[in-house]
Amino acid sequence: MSDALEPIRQKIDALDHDLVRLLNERLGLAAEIGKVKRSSGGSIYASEREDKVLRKVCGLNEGPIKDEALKAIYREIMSAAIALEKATKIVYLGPEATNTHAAAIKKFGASIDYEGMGTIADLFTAVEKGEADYAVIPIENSTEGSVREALDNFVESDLKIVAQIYLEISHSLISNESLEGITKVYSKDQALAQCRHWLQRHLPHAQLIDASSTARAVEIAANEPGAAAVAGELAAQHHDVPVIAANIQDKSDNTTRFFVLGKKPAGAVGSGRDMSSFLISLGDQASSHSGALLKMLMPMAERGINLSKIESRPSKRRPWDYYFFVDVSGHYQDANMQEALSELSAFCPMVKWLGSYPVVN
Ligand SMILES: O=C(O)C(=O)C[C@]1(C(=O)O)C=C[C@@H](O)C=C1
Repeated sequence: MSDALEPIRQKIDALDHDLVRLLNERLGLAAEIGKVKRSSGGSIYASEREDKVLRKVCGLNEGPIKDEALKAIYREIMSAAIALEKATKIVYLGPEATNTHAAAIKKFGASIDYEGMGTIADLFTAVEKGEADYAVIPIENSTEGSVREALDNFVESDLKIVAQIYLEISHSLISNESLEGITKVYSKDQALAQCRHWLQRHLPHAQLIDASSTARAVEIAANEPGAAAVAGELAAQHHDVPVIAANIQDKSDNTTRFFVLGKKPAGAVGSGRDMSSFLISLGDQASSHSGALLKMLMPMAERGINLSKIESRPSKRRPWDYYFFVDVSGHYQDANMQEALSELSAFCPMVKWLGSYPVVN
């Protein structure tokens, strides 16, 4: 058998030789880009360029490698490029092994430095103060809705959304006990809510206890007799606690959307592949003028800018005064977007651009 393998392996060896040389040649060019960016103050991570690179290589692909595998390889190549251009630090909602950590790794790969932090406010502060280059925050879940703390932090901050990440969330029941021995289940409130029916059916008498994160819940379950945690498998592996039941979430298409925040805005991809987020306030008009909300949406709608999300949050300045968070199609620099924004600014006391970013990962 080895006789038959040998000549094929020799060809693989020759290709690996070329691949390593080509990879290093590519990284050498990234290092040159890094020099230019560092001297001009440009953003090291360029989500719009990564989107174009990934689409280009998938377009070139004639198989047998699957696009998903090719993208994973390129994720790591560009991760190494970022690290070479500048030592880059990403902060995420910690502790280690949370879903936000998993989302950050999915976007930035293995060559980057990561640090978990306790609150979403801490993440904003770390990037604002320059202690980290980018932050990854959870923004909304397909079953539980928006993460309010994330929205509220945008009001005061000048950070820009530079990318978004979608991660399919799968929860496991994690414990050193067998199912019969579990009397308490710890997790983050949203995760407990996402598994409500499964927990009612299989652990009707267990006490459900809120923890600061899913990863913290596993840490508690690792040490407390009778305790279990609801968390992702990354956390189970990280704390070396067995998975008792996998995929216990009530909805199979349970997805969380995350934002990547940085100091400098992302450029445009073009070809309808950009999205933008804004924070808009109508001031007193919202309660005193009929049709004010409709008027707020018209400048975009009339120009073919598609509204994909609108969410209101109390302004906390006066009762019944709201901020509106909107997600729309297109980039901030697009001519039709600029026209719509100048029309909006004429009657809205606040129209704040939160960032523009590629549509999907
Ligand atoms: O083109 C750039 O701006 C680069 O820095 C190079 C590169 C790449 O490796 O292709 C690396 C990191 C960026 O996020 C985007 C692309």
